[in-house]
Amino acid sequence: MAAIELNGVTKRFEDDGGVLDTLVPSSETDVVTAVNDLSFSVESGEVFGFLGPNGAGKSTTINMLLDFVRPTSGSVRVLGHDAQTESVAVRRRTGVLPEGYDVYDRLTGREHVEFAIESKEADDDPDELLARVGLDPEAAERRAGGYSKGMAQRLALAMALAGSPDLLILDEPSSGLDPAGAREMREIVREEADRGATVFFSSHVLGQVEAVCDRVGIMREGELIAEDSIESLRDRMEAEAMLRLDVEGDVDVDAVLAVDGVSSVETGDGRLVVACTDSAKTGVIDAVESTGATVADFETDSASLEDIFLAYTEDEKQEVTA
Ligand SMILES: Nc1ncnc2c1ncn2[C@@H]1O[C@H](COP(=O)(O)OP(=O)(O)OP(=O)(O)O)[C@@H](O)[C@H]1O
Repeated sequence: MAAIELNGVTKRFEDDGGVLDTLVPSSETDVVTAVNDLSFSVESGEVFGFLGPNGAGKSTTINMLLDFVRPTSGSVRVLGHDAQTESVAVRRRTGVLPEGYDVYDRLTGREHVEFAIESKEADDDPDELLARVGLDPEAAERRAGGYSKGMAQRLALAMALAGSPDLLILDEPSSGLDPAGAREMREIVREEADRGATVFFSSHVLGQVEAVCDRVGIMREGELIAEDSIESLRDRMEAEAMLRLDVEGDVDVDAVLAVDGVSSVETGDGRLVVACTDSAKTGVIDAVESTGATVADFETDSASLEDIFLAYTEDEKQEVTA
């Protein structure tokens, strides 16, 4: 069964510059299409990474899953329920870690978790949840107003885990976490997936996504431009690789960019970094040498999720000069 199902979802915001809608003739309002005819689904038990540059429409999509924002058109179903008409049922079975969660200054960490357990009508042991996210008993008894960013993030994760939700929506979960915290968070995501929960994971930290997600979706300008496992995306890019060359002499960058399979060239200090398909590597070296430069040395890396992300979200061919 699909845990999340979007069908032809569009969301337009009317930007009236802060003036009430009724006072502004419709011709003077700018319409922002945050999400455009979006359709995709996430299967039960999947860990799905939701990626995209700033303003791509990720938060708007997450807000529509939770009925904080209503689509202009299209349908959103979550855990088999209509996200609009059955939002209470959706929220009861969903744990959310919102981006930049604001703690209640006067409540202790423990009180936050107790509140989350009560609102889910669950019977978790608050101390167990706090220990699971690495908040020790002494910290849990302190008011959350004095928590560091990472502690507040751990607390928000404990609250999201209350009631063993069927769906976890994590928006930038590693924000504010130190490397150990980020690793613990990844372990929790895997444990949750192992017990059968679906995890919808939005992040800019591509290493985190690569480490935990079964599949990723990449948003750009309100549309899903890629949706697959990282392995398949890598294959579909014809195994885009980074080729680093040490060169002597002047390189004609345009000649390198013109090679079939080259998507970007970076130059500086006798180094040339070329993003290209595996099969284009020989052509790149030939192009460098055909213009009189010599390749002194070279090395290659296969595509990371970051390379894949950039290839999908940046404009076609580009030249970057350091
Ligand atoms: N309430 C709103 N009113 C007007 N425009 C909005 C509103 N919310 C979002 N937008 C616009 O919709 C577009 C998508 O925004 P959204 O916040 O969904 O992107 P995002 O992918 O979550 O970005 P980020 O990675 O920066 O959080 C942006 O152009 C944004 O300005």
